[in-house]
Amino acid sequence: MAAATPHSPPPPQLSSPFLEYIRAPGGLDKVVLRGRRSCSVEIRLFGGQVTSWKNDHGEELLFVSSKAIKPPKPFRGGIPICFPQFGTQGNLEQHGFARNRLWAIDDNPPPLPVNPAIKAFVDLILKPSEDDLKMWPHSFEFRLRIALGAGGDLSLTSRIRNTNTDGRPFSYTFAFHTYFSVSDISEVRVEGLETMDYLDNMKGKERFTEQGDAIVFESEVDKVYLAAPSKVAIIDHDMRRTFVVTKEGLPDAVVWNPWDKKAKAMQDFGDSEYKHMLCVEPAAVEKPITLKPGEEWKGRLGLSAVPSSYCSGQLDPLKVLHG
Ligand SMILES: O=P(O)(O)OC[C@H]1O[C@@H](O)[C@H](O)[C@@H](O)[C@@H]1O
Repeated sequence: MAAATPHSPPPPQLSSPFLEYIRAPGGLDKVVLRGRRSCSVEIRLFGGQVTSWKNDHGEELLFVSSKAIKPPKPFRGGIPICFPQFGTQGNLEQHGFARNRLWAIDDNPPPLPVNPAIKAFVDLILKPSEDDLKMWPHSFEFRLRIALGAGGDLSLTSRIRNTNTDGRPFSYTFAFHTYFSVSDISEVRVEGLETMDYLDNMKGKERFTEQGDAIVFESEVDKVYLAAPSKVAIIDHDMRRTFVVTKEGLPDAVVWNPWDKKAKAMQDFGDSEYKHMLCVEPAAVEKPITLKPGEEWKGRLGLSAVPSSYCSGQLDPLKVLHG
């Protein structure tokens, strides 16, 4: 456990062998969840953002740019939270303000059904500041539980409640902007999104239908798959690893890789880093979610990394997608 000063003891929830609270200057305090062997998850309070997820060999599974910038800029990599706006779909800054705010530990969250096998979890909360309310005049409580399962699986459960006292509903779009670390983007394929309709952000959000084959990557991709299945697999041939992404309450799935030209134009991203990342982002984009005062919405992201013995078409996609 990191040393806490006598004036700032760690929140009670954090006194557990599975959790560590690490203080750092400049809004970089973080919580570390520890699982079996070398499994771990790191969460920065700035952005309520997962910035690391390691398997039991201590290998990093999420991509973080070597050029990621410190607060108050959003942090390039891990799992930024896009709320209350996805992308440029509204008047707010790109992807909303939640990824750019200091979240707090939620010491006393309302009950959430827990798997008793999960010992390592933390609850965070974000409420709007006076300035946020000027930009987006809605009062809300955004609770986020981040949990590391016994087998090294990572889950993020978001609960958003409308706490407006003026009787007004509000609507928002949302995404778990997950950056996966991959060996070589040209060797990666995504299964589960074939035949889906998508909006192409590179073509003015025009609607298309994906062809029947698994998705592979040869150039920039920025698509919002609509009503995507609850399970998507990212198969990394070189690493012989498959990420299984599950989602609840989040109808859409964004797939993004900036490729070489955009990579060069991004200040907080290395020129060649596009080769080693892929974003697959469970999201609610096409149809904003509307909450009346007192109503709560729940969305869940589940991630696991399983060894895959893919070699020249041997992998059975049904097994990956349906267990
Ligand atoms: O640079 P940002 O704001 O983190 O956004 C990165 C990308 O995020 C993706 O989710 C969007 O679909 C892209 O259009 C966007 O470029």
